[in-house]
Order: sequence, then structure tokens, then C-alpha cells
Amino acid sequence: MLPRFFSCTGRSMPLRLASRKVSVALHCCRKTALQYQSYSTTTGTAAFSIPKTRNIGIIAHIDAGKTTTSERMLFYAGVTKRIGDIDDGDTVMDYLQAERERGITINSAAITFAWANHRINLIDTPGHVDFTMEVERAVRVLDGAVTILDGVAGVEAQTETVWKQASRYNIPRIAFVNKLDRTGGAFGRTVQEMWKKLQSRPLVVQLPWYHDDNAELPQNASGGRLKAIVDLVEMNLLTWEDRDGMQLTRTAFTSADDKTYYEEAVRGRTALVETLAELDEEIVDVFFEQADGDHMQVPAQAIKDALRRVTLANKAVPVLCGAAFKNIGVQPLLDAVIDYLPSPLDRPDAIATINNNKTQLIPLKESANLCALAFKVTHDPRRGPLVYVKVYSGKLNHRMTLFNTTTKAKERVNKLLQMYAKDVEEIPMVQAGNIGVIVGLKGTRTGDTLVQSNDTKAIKANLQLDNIDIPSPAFFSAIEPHSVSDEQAVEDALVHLTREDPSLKVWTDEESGQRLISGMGELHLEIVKDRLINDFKCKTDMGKMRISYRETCQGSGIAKAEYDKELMGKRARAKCKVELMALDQDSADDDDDHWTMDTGNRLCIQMDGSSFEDDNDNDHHHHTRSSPSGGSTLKKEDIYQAAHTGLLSGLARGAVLGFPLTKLQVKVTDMELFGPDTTTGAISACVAQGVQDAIQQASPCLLEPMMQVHTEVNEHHIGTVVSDLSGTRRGHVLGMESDASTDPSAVDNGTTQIYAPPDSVMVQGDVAGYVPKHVIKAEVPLSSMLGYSSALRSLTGGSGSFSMRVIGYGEMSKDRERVVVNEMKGW
Ligand SMILES: Nc1nc2c(ncn2[C@@H]2O[C@H](COP(=O)(O)OP(=O)(O)OP(=O)(O)O)[C@@H](O)[C@H]2O)c(=O)[nH]1
Repeated sequence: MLPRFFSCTGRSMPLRLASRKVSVALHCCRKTALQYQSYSTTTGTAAFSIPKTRNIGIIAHIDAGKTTTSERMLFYAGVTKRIGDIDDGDTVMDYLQAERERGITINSAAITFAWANHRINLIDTPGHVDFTMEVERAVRVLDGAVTILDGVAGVEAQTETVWKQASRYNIPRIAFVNKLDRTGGAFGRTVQEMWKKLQSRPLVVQLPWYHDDNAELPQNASGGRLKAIVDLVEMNLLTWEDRDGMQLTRTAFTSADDKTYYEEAVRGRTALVETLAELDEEIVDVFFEQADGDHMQVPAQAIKDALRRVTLANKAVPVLCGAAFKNIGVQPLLDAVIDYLPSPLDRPDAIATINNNKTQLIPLKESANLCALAFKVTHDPRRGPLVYVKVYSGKLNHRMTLFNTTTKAKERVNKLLQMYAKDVEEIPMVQAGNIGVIVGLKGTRTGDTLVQSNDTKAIKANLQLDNIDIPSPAFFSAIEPHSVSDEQAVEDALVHLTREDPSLKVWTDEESGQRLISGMGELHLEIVKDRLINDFKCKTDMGKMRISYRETCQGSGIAKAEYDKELMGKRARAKCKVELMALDQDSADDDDDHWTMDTGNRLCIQMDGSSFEDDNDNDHHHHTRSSPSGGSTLKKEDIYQAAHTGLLSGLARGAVLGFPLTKLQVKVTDMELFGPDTTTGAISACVAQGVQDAIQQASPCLLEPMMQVHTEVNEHHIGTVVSDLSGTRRGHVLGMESDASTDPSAVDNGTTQIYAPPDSVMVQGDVAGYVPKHVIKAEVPLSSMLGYSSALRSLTGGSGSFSMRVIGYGEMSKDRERVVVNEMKGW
């Protein structure tokens, strides 16, 4: 195979070296132990300065090996005394009972440890689609991320989702191709997929070294055995001889070790220097001035510096490899976290909103006022709620009084903690850029902003760090305490759970009086049930998991509503007219009325023939009396607000099954008020009644949540999976994307070439069993996606994977609607 050198057509090529003779003089045949590494530390990480801090997360597809890798990290860092095993259910990171039972990560656990004289705050994140919000919450406080890829499965559907999340927050990343000990493990192919599917620029900094002279080592696809790792930066061979992988030995890698591999390593280093030179000016100077134009002579430190610069600038992603389960590759991964991922000082300032619409930057300064984000709340049976915070500016002291600008409440810090999985250390202070845990906050929830209680400027301006948009929950279920005496305990537990996880919503159904809880997916609610019973020891059941439908109207309706009631001896009166129609392109009239979008509906409140907004600019400041006919003692903005509340409450319960209404255009007109008899309550009730009456006339119907589904399958399974999606599951298949090629040398998009080592060289023979993958893209009703994971497993013999997200609500046939109504009403 010819060496593949790198050109970049379309821009000047910084290094024209394809024809140069590659010098191998730097690393000659001498084989010496260059470095023997084993860092050990326990506590005391608070002493590290901010430039020596790394707030990192591990993001990946479910089962890629996040937990296995983090467990090894903790072991090598000296935090744990033995390696936890997911398969035995005794890991440190997955500490909730539900997590241990299922062998998956549910809550991201933040944990601090020291490595190479640095503090690493590691946040483990879940890979299951139901916990996308959990990943999102973790990702926004990260400064950098390690993406773990399964070297057998490659880049999977959910990897793309979490990758996009990290891209949205511009998080610099390094990648670790794991499970290379397994049959079918293919490093080169995975690197290609990173480029093709994730649109990233992978920079290979290590190669897996397969060798078959040691029967003790695990066997891979074609009989090769993962023996060691070749470090292309240092041109070293990394080996782990002992059972638990504690002892890493680095020796100079030479052609005497293995000629073919050595040649590939030279190609890899050449490609690395070439690509860096394309992305970074400084390395070009080093190349010519210090290395005499020889790729192999470029000092390792210069390559590391350039790798750090391009990673921080999000121009490329260093790619490492190994097999965490076999204790191969984890220490170099930790070194790469320190070398290539940013400290908080390398990150752009955090963004906050002030006065509800202006943007303000929060520079990372210890001398500034405190500004912190509560990114996670957990319930500790002994200590009470633990609030994980990232401090963006200032210093958080123990015993400080805080102000929560989201809940508008004062909060007092009792203690500050640094978490080491289950162990904790009490600390006096958390400085800007660092992560800590507050004990003692009464009402702070995940996503809230905290400032000092004496920072009147921030409090007045309502300073809020950007929060996360929570998509509407897709599933709900009834909570059924065993007896009346169990109700309070269940309520208390629900308060804790919703504080921890804002994507859970609890409410009471007006008609049945039942307590209901909604969440993002089936597993999400199953975990809630588990936690109610096991963690909170509640005596409760949960009803059948149901889908959160929506309602809308197909026609239009006009209703005149009059509210006239006596409440506690006082008359309450109001009149109005409500016009309602389906919201489609035609109904979006362009008159002068002031329309606003709320809950997926277009709303307008017309007051005295002109829109409120038109008058409002003048009235807001002068508090003049209202203009709707009849007059009132109320301020105009209060009347508007009351009518708006009425609109929302009228649209909260549909006529078919009581689900919220969406995709409607609703206008309130002809408001009639009756002096002191008209209260805000009367206005709200009157408008809500008008909306409900209008809905009855407008052919109400159900809408169902629609999912965008990406299913990844091998060629042999395309037919079965497509017919399942479009037939049984009532989906609409939109198209299909295929792996462009399995040939590494073909990775070229016309302007950029990517180095991906040929897997044939890596494993000394063909990579057995690789079948190109195809992504089927479809839109499918959520109700048809229930149990899809196991169905797909049996359709594809376990090789298929999928990701899905809600894209909106779609109409359903009358027959289908009848089935759903009957099912919901228990007929
Ligand atoms: N052969 C092999 N198996 C591995 C390796 N890494 C992880 N595994 C296995 O893969 C499975 C999943 O590993 P986890 O570490 O739980 O994966 P995860 O990404 O944390 O999964 P979630 O927490 O559910 O998202 C377990 O059975 C591990 O033992 C590896 O390097 N080689």
C-alpha cells in the first residue's frame, strides 16, 4: 500500500513534503524504558489553580464504554482501590441502585480527582435517548469532552446526537476509540466515520498495535491481538504488562519492533504534522526552523502544543485508542485530557441575560461578584438536597447567603463539598471556573442561577445564565399511592424529583383528580417509579405509561361568553367574544392586531378595536384606565394579563381527551367590562369559557407526537426494517444514507484528506465481518415506536441502532383516533 500524503487543494499547501525522504534517525533502534508512569492521589485537589483545572465530560452512545473508562480513570488516579465492574454492578460512577441494576448511567455524577498535577472534574453522562436533557445539562457546564466511540459499532446514531449537542456549545473534544480488543474492532474505519458522520476533522495520534505472539492477549477479528498502542506524537510504544494495567511502560518505537507497523506509524506521524500545519501556523515555523523539514524531527512538545491549539479552536479532534475493559489506553487518555482539553480560562465567557432580553458576558474573574449555575440537584437521604454548581465568576464561600434569580428567593449555604463519587470532602470555597456542591439550599432547582444576596445590580437586572429549552414531555403516567396516608410521602418525593429533573412535570387531572407525571420517555418514567419505591421508600404504584397527545381543531368557531357570578358576596362579571380557527398558512392574517405565539398557538387580545400593544406603549407608564367598553377600575395591563391567562387556561384542556390544544389561532374581541364588578378573575374565567365554547364548534381532534427516527442497519436488514417502519409502525420513510466506502484511502471530499490507518495493516489481514451501514431516515408516530429497541434488536440480530427525537405533532386518521379515545377512556 502506498503511503498516503496529505494535500489540501483549494488553499496553499504549507508543507510540500510528499517527495521528501522521511528520516527515521530520531528514534533509532535503541529500546529503552523512557517513562514509567503511575500518578497517585486522593484528596486535596482544591489546591490546584484554575489553569490546572479541567471540567470534562464523557459523551457517547449507550454501551460505548463510558462507565468502564471512567472507572479505570478513577482507579489509575488512585481514587479507588480496585476496578469496579459494570457487569457485576459495583461501579463507583453509576451509584444509584437503578443504574447498577440496569448497567447504564442515569444521573450524571460529578467527581473530582487529580492527574498529573491537575484537577479533573469529571461528569459522566447517560447515553440513552430518554436522558438527552441530562446530557444537555451536563454539556453546558463542560469546558471539554472525551467522546468514546465503540470501535466495533463505529459512530452510532446516538453518538451523532450527543456530538451535535457538544457542537452546539462549541465544546472542544478528544475521541477515544474503545473496545479495539473485540472481534470486528476497526480503528481506521471508526476514524473515517468520525469524519463522514460527525463532520469532524480527526487527527490520529495513536495506533492500536495488534500482535499474535502472546496467547494471553485477547483475540481480535482476524486473529490479531491488541498488544500495545503506538504513540505517534512521541513515537513510543505503550505497553501494559500487569493485570490491572497500572504499570504503563513507554519505549521508543522502532522498525525493529515491527517493520510494517513502523512504516505505518511513520505515515501516521507525517499525516499528523501535515494536517496540523494546515490548521496551525506555528507548527509550520517549527517544521522548517527546528525540524529541518522532517516530519519525524518535529519535537513532540511542538506537536502537542499545536494539537492543543487546534483542539481548543474546535478545528480538529485528536483521536486515541484502546480497550478500557482490558486496561489498555486509559492513562494516555488522561494525559490527553490535560494536554489538549481547555482549562476554564481557555473558554469564552459565559452568557447571561439581563432585564429579560439583553445579553451580558460573565468574565471568569475571581475578584468579580459571584455568578453560578446550579447544573444538577440530587437527593441525599442523609445530607438533603445536594446542588452541583459551576462558578462562572467570583468566589463561592461556605456560609454565604445567595440569591436565586430564577426562583427569586434567598438561599443560605450551609456547607460546600467536593465529590469523590460516594466520598466527599468539605471545602471552604469554590473559585471561578470550578465545580462544587452546596448543601443547605432549600428551593434551588436544576438550571437556576445563583448570585450573592448583596449583589443588588444583578438581582435588579434579573441576571440569568442561559437556561436549557426543555422539549415537551412525550409520556405520562398516573401516580397511585397505596393509601391516603402514603400520599404526603409521595408528594414530598415528587418535589425532590422535579427539583432534580426539570423535564419531569407533575400535575392533577381536573376530571379524575388523579396525580399525573410526565417525562421524556418510557425509561425516564420507569426510573422515576424505581426511585420513588427504592430511593424514597414510597408506597406507590404507577399507572400504565401513556402518550402525551395534543388536540387541535379542524374548523373554526365563534363564541360569545358571559361570566356573571357572585363569589363571597361580591359580584364578578365580564363579557367577551372569542374567535378560534385552525392555525394554517391561510389563517395568518396580516391585520394590525398584535399576535403572539404561545404554547404553539397564535393569540390576540383586542381591546376596544385596537390592539393592546398599540395602546400599551403609552399606557404602561401612565397606568391609565382601560379602554374596553363599559370601563373598569383595573389597569389596562392587568386586563390584558387576565385575558391572556384565560386564553391559556381555555387552551390547556381539549374537548376530546383533555390534552392541551395547539396549532390554533385565537382572538379575543368585544370585551365588555362592568366597573367595579369586573375582576381579573372574572375576565380570565370569561375568556377561558369563550375558548372552550369556540372549541366545541370547531371540530376538535387529536394530534399525536411525531418522531424523527434514524435507524442504522446493515445492508441485509434494510428491507425488513423499512417495511416495519412504513407498514406496522405507520411511518413515512424519507430516505436513506449509506456508508460511502469502506476503503480508507478513499476518504477524500475533494478539498481535504483525512488520515485513517488501513485496518488491514492494523490487524494483519482483513477486518472480518464488517458490513457497510445504512441510515434509514423516517418520521414515525411516537405511539408506534413503543418497544422499538427490542423489536429492532430482533429484526437485525442485535446489529441495528437508532436515535429519535420529537419533531412536532401530526394528524391522525379518524379510525386511529377512535382507537386511542377508547383506549384512554378504558372502553
Ligand atoms: N471487550 C470490551 N468490552 C468493553 C470495553 N469497554 C466496555 N466494555 C463492555 O461494554 C459494556 C458497556 O460498557 P459501559 O462502560 O457500561 O458503557 P456506558 O457507555 O457507560 O453505557 P451507559 O452508561 O449505559 O451509557 C459492558 O459490558 C462493558 O464491560 C472494552 O474495551 N472491551
